[in-house]
Amino acid sequence: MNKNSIGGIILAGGRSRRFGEQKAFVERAGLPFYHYAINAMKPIVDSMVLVTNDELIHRFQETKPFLSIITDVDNYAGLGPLAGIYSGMDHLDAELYLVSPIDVPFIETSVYHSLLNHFENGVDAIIPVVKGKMQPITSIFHQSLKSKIKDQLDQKALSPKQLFSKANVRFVEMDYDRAFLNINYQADYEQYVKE
Ligand SMILES: Nc1nc2c(ncn2[C@@H]2O[C@H](COP(=O)(O)OP(=O)(O)OP(=O)(O)O)[C@@H](O)[C@H]2O)c(=O)[nH]1
Repeated sequence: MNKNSIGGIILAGGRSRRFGEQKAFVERAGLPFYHYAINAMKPIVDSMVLVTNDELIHRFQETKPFLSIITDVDNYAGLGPLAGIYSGMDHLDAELYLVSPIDVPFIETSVYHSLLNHFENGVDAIIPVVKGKMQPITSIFHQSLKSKIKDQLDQKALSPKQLFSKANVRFVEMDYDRAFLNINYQADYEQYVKE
C-alpha cells in the first residue's frame, strides 16, 4: 500500500471479562457491534485490518475482502490496545490510521472526519476528549508513533497516556453524545442498546 494513505485498525483482541461474553458479536439493531466500527471507517480508509486473538479469529472470517483479519504480533499478543494498534500498523502500511474498539455501537463516520480536520504535519496522534474524558482508542494515529509504541510494549508500559506524554498529540474536545459510548458491562447494554 502507498504511503500517504489512510488505514483502519479495529481492535478486537480483548477478553470481554466485564461483559461476560464476547462484545464484538453482541448485536445492536441486528448488526454485530464490530460491524459498526467497520462501517464508520469504511468511507474514509483505503484498507482496514481487524486485530484479534487466536481464540476469536475464526469467528471473524465471514467478513469482507477489503478487511484483513490478523492476530497481535507474537511478542506483544494480548498486551492490550497498544499491542493491537502496533500489530495493525505492522500489517498495513499507511500514513494515518483510524483506530476503533469493537464496543462502540453508535460510532459514526463524522467522528473521524472531524478528527482528520485537525491533522497537520508533525502531529503524531489526534485524540478526542469527550465530557472531559480522553478517548485514546477512538482516535487517529500517525505512522510516526509505531516505533514509540514498540518501545513502550518492550518495556511493558501499556498505557496510551504514557505514550502521549512522549508525542505531539492534538487533543480535540468533542461533544458527541452516544458516538463514544462504549459497552463494558451487561448493564450498559441493557440501558443503552437493547430496544
Ligand atoms: N488486538 C488487541 N485488542 C485488544 C487487546 N486488549 C483489548 N483489545 C481491544 O481494545 C478495546 C478496548 O478493550 P477493553 O474495553 O478493555 O475490552 P476487553 O479487554 O475486551 O474488556 P475487559 O476484559 O472487560 O477489560 C476492545 O475493542 C478490545 O477488543 C489486545 O491485547 N489486543
